[in-house]
Amino acid sequence: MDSKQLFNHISISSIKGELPESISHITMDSREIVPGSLFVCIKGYTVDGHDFAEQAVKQGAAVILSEKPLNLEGAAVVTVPDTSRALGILAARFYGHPSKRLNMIGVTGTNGKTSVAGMLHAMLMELGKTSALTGTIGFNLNGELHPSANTTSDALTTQQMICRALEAGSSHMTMEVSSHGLVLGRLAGVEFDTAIFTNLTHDHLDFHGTMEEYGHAKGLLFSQLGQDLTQNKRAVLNVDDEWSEKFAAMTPFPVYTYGLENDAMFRATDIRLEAKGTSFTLQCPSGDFPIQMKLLGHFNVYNALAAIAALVAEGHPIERVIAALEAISPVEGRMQMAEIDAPVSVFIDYAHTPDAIEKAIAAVEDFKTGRLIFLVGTGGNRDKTKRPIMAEKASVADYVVLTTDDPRYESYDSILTDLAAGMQHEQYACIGDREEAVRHAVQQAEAGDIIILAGKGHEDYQIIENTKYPHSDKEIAENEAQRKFGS
Ligand SMILES: CC(=O)N[C@H]1[C@@H](OP(=O)(O)OP(=O)(O)OC[C@H]2O[C@@H](n3ccc(=O)[nH]c3=O)[C@H](O)[C@@H]2O)O[C@H](CO)[C@@H](O)[C@@H]1O[C@H](C)C(=O)N[C@@H](C)C(=O)N[C@H](CCC(=O)O)C(=O)O
Ligand SMILES: Nc1ncnc2c1ncn2[C@@H]1O[C@H](COP(=O)(O)OP(=O)(O)OP(=O)(O)O)[C@@H](O)[C@H]1O
Ligand SMILES: N[C@H](CCC[C@H](N)C(=O)O)C(=O)O
Ligand SMILES: [Mg+2]
Repeated sequence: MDSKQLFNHISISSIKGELPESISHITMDSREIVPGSLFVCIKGYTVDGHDFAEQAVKQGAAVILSEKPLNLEGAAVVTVPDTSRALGILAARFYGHPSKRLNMIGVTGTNGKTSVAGMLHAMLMELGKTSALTGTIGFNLNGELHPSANTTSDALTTQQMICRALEAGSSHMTMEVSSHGLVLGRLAGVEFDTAIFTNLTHDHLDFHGTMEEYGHAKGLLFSQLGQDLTQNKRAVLNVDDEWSEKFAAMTPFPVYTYGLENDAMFRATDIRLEAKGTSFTLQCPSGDFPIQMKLLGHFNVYNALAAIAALVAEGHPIERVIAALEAISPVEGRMQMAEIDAPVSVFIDYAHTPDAIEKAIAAVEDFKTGRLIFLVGTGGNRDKTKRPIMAEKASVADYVVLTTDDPRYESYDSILTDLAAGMQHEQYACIGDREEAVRHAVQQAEAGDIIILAGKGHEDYQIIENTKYPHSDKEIAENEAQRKFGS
């Protein structure tokens, strides 16, 4: 691409050296340089990309994008205040602004992003659309899943994924938008048509510091809708969460509200929670509609309302949207009943925040007849303040197994001590090794009991130090149940 055209849309502090005629490739990784590349230096948490600039030039980089002046021979150095954000804008231009050419839906919030995004993706397919999906589970393009390191990928990968979705003929792309992604500029250059908010509760305070900062980070998605009212965009907000009022004020576009407790455009009443699904009455501007869906739990009623509101707001007929919701299956690893040949019910879930734990436990309360055994852990080297609160919420279960969920470089003891401090009763065990912990949870169960294995969801690994070891809560539970209950 013509390099002058590429650079004339970002705010540049200085240019040292001659810009080449054209740029053949953009990368933020010195190991991926090809001759003619633009190398973007990103100051990371592990290393500083600026330290690889010299090596990048040796490998053929034609331009270096930097946050500080660099003395380099053989390549032009363009200095900008924030390379991560500039990368998003440049990549969007390089790939021809793909997000403007398909229908982009962004979902943010503490809990429910993967669920709402996954539901929307599946519902769009039911509605005859071609949808791509990106988030915690990976990048799903035409049913093929490409793993990703982050819920919201870096700015370059993000633009590349949108471009691939466009080239594959997708009409829609649903994207999970994390607060890290928003703050670190990973979404720069993405033009969203619909921005959805699920909720804001305690998580990630190691990164954001306070709930106030965390909330402001989420708000960036709504301000990112822009101010151009000739465009057809919208926000979808949960009125039962007080942050929605602030987010509504951050955008001039129409706001579609949903919720249970407050006045909302999309409401649910007569909710019945069962082991195999949930029914409720939808009250919305087009009338009242009975709904029977396969997803479990009160929290999924919220997620369903968000998905319905977004699709109706986009112009899909309500009857077809409801039929689509009723047809879809639970999102992988989100309150998903494991098909286990044993007289106990095992649910695989991804709850790893205090609020999600409360909601996951509430999801089974209406059909619980025996005991509830709840297993939960936390990650190492992340928000420690949430640990005792998670255990406090887990205490509602009859028996709790406290364990680890990606301990990284932290000791089992340190994680378990923080968790145990929040327990409200004595019916619990602390077992750092997650495999042993899952086996213990199953051993405790008697016929008729419910077991919720929280935190791993779709994941098939456990991170210890910086290595991912294969791990499947479901497989371990299946084998242990076979040992305990098998004939
Ligand atoms: C703390 C954090 O966000 N880290 C992200 C960051 O890694 P990092 O800062 O360690 O990167 P780095 O290794 O220091 O590299 C810095 C730069 O040097 C470059 N480099 C590096 C080595 C080399 O030889 N040459 C070179 O050019 C790298 O390509 C990079 O551009 O950049 C990586 C690439 O984009 C991310 O994968 C990584 O996310 C890690 C895995 C992570 O765990 N992030 C979490 C905190 C996160 O972002 N979570 C959110 C929310 C999750 C949720 O709630 O669902 C998410 O969106 O995932
Ligand atoms: N709307 C909701 N409100 C509260 N809890 C929810 C909601 N939706 C899902 N949960 C709970 O949170 C867990 C994680 O859900 P999900 O993966 O959809 O959230 P997420 O926002 O994508 O999380 P992450 O930040 O890890 O990507 C679920 O397994 C469930 O226990
Ligand atoms: N997707 C989330 C969940 C990770 C939960 C747990 N495994 C942890 O490490 O804290 C994240 O990246 O923050
Ligand atoms: Mg997610």
